[in-house]
Amino acid sequence: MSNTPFARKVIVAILYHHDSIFTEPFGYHPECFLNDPRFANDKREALQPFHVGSRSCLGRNLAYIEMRLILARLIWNFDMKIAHDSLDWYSRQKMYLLWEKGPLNVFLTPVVRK
Ligand code: HEM
Repeated sequence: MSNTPFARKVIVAILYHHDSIFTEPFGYHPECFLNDPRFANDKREALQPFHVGSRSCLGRNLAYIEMRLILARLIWNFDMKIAHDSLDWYSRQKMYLLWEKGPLNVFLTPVVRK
């Protein structure tokens, strides 16, 4: 069970929301990646958005190139200002998990009644 895709997602969700791993784990604090002393004790290596190991993301390098390109073009071409109705966007997020059920094999033996 501990290495099923479902179990990996649950473990990751718990890790990311544990205050022994991240200071203020339910807040949005991009500054924690910018040497802000408040987040000095964060265990940033725990953040693995592409997962690790043999089933980790095959598209990781492509994803990084795409994200850099899209972000660079957005910042170069537009001035951005968040809309008022989206100020609490983060706190209104919902997270769903999938439950992958394995096969349930059953033998059916006809009942012989006399
Ligand atoms: C920000 C972008 C992306 C993130 C955060 C991401 C994240 C992930 C994660 C967490 C997994 C593992 C899921 C698990 O353990 O069950 C995964 C698997 C995978 N990803 Fe991505 N991914 C991204 C983009 C991409 C792109 C652009 C591609 C391909 C063009 C891609 C292809 C794959 C494939 C093929 C797998 C399955 C690997 C396997 O099962 O062996 N991903 N991804």
